[in-house]
Amino acid sequence: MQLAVLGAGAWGTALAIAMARRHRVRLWCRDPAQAQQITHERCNRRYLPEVPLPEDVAVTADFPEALAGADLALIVTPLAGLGATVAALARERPNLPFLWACKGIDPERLALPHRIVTEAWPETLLPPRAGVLTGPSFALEVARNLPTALVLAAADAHWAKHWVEQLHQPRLRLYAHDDVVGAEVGGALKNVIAIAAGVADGLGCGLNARAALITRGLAEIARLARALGGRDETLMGLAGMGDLILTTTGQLSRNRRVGLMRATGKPLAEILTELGHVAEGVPTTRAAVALARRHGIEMPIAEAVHRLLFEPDLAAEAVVEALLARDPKFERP
Ligand SMILES: NC(=O)c1ccc[n+]([C@@H]2O[C@H](COP(=O)([O-])OP(=O)(O)OC[C@H]3O[C@@H](n4cnc5c(N)ncnc54)[C@H](O)[C@@H]3O)[C@@H](O)[C@H]2O)c1
Ligand SMILES: O=P(O)(O)OC[C@H](O)CO
Repeated sequence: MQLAVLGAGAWGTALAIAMARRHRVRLWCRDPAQAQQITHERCNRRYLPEVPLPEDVAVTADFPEALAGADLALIVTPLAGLGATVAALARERPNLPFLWACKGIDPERLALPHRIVTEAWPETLLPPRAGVLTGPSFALEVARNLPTALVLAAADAHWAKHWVEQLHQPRLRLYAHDDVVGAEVGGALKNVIAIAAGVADGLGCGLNARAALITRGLAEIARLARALGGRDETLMGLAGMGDLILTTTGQLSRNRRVGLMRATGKPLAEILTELGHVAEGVPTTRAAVALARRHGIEMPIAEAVHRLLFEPDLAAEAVVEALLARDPKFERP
């Protein structure tokens, strides 16, 4: 089978390396200079310098060439590029099934990825055959073939199961799911809680505080997922709790690093420049807080992260103190 991986950041490159263990892969990179660099050096020096690209992964900056002969496309741009990539895919290969692997919520339209896909898809075409690929997965570990388990969710469970069978590997285990909303909310919101965990760790709040943040963070995520039509049980699985544990505790998380740097008092713009990669938790925090207000849901951790990110003059300690000063209550999911 031939796969087109659209997006050559850390995650697109890692997925191309992993998928090439079972399939032929073409990796599309929107920047021609970067495509040339990867082709010549067989390594994505900017986004995943640690792992060489197998010889049989073809790299191109030509979108139609990436899709020629493909049986499936994996869209692995940041969320901000999803709509444009889907629209281009619809023009080039309107019948090609695809998966998106970006995590986040659009802060302007307050839209989850599946809605961005639907809105970018031309009404004149049949609905796309598509789903989301998500779950606890640091790019570097997947590229190094360390054991990883992911969720492939689509409204049509049979379709999801079919693609799980095609893509599954012993060290890249895929689980089929039919709760797209739950899977997407889990993948988006864990980044917000990871920023909070980074701040708490950066301030030396301790391991008890981190465990509390993870648990109460999961309660906030589940509340939002429920309001948007997702199922609780999904949030207890890989796409929810699994990804939350990884991102709040793993040193490789970019979102957690945003929190660690914020704890030192660095301004957000400087943090993002230093990071050099997308941190989806930043725009998603805006979206989460707006959605919580719209649906009347309590999300105190997300609110605190919002203040930390977008009120630059506030000391991180003051925001944490305000979070801790909330009135006692029943522990509710
Ligand atoms: N890195 C990981 O471990 C990981 C794991 C799972 C999911 N994800 C998700 O995958 C998505 C991509 O993350 P990443 O780690 O690859 O990011 P990255 O910062 O490493 O790279 C981003 C890449 O996307 C390209 N890009 C930016 N805007 C684009 C657009 N409009 N169209 C096409 N390409 C565009 C950039 O040139 C760059 O190559 C994010 O939503 C992220 O949350 C990342
Ligand atoms: O590095 P982060 O924080 O973007 O997280 C990467 C993946 O989403 C972890 O599953």
